[in-house]
Amino acid sequence: MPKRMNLGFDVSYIAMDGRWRTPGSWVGRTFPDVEMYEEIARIAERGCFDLIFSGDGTGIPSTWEGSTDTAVEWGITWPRQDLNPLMVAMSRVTRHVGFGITYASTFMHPYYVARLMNSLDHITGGRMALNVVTSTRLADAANFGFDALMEHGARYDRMEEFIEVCQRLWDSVQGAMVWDRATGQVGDPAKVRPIDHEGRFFKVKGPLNTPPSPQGRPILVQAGGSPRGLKAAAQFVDVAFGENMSLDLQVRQRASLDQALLAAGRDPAGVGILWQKPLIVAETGEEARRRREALLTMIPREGAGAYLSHNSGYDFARLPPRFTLQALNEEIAASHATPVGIVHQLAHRFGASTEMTREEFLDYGLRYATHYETTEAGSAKEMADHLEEAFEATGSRGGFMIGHPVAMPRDLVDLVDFLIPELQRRGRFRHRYTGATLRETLADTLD
Ligand SMILES: Cc1cc2nc3c(=O)[nH]c(=O)nc-3n(C[C@H](O)[C@H](O)[C@H](O)COP(=O)(O)O)c2cc1C
Repeated sequence: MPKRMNLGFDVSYIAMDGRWRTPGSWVGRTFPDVEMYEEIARIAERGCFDLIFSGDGTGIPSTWEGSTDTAVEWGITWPRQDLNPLMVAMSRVTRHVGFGITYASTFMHPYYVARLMNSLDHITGGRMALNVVTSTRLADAANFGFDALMEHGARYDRMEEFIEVCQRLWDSVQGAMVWDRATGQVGDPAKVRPIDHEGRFFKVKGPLNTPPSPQGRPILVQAGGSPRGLKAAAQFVDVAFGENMSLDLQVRQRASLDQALLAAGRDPAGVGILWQKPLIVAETGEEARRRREALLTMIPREGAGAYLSHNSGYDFARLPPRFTLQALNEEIAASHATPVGIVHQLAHRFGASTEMTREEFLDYGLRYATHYETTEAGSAKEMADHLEEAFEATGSRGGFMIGHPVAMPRDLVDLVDFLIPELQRRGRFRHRYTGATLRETLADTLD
């Protein structure tokens, strides 16, 4: 019997980077109309998706030319808002699909996030996941009192401490509730204990002042893919979020995570990766590939520059006329920013010593920022073949976070109408939900 995949649907970019007006998108409704999200939730649940997921960022991209103007003019990674109220709204019109929300441990306080996740887990009946990110975005950092990005290693030190505090807070109230009407006893004092945490970044007394939530702890997700990022992930993730990259790199990443898990004393068999997967499916392969072309017309080139600069913390408007990818990587790293996928991908494709012009880089940048280059498009059969190959090559654990659609709700409807039935026919995806919580849904991968 083949192993089944987990599938998430990533709503991070549905209203941004030009997608909001592409044919197939809502007309007369704009972000953040709550009814759009309710419709998404109903469609995703009809397709038995494991979860609806959103990344997040808390600043308007301002790294490109040191200004927010380009981002505001073209809607580059803007506007956004905290997705947690929208996840509550989506949970009220569904019963099974889970929800993944993103907070940056670099900026947030663990007591607040632990308490919020507990509340969300209650409201959704145990359907929450927390995606914890370090963030590479100067615009976000600037809103939380930082003049520069915290050094890469320190961001992960803070993340590990942040999650340790959250876990201890969630555990600080396990089994606490009594609710005995006859005696009036509400809680068991022996089960509610301070955590007395004093670390490098946080000092938290605890305990949490909430009842324990249905899942006890939310599902924990982490996306950073550097060796330091994987080391942090290996400490705590239930499922990793993998960057979309070529299959050989994914296989390498899977092996690196397995090694990190073993070093942390954990069994790699129990930890899946959900690979970020921009994917368009339509009734025919030709139709899907035709729709993919729309990606190239969504934003102008400077919009792509704003997108890339924001995500790396490096101003690509300052690129010299000619440079090697290796030198660019070094310069980005020297400024405490993070080499984004595009630089890795170009180095992998052309070789790190390859020389490029600024114009060549930005041309490629448009294809990268719009996800044109990495979006798979095809018939249900072609896309199911593609997913099965990647799933098996990376150890048949986890699955995919399908996202970056061209237009919503059209792309999600097509996934549910064409791709999901094909995966179900192959025994690769569930026909119905069996579990109550997200943890149970994610574990439902065998017949
Ligand atoms: C698939 C993926 C998704 C990410 N999503 C977010 C996000 O939603 N918000 C954010 O601030 N950072 C996000 N990040 C950035 C990571 O948290 C991290 O800062 C970045 O990958 C650099 O760390 P690394 O060098 O370990 O990869 C994401 C990264 C990856 C690979």
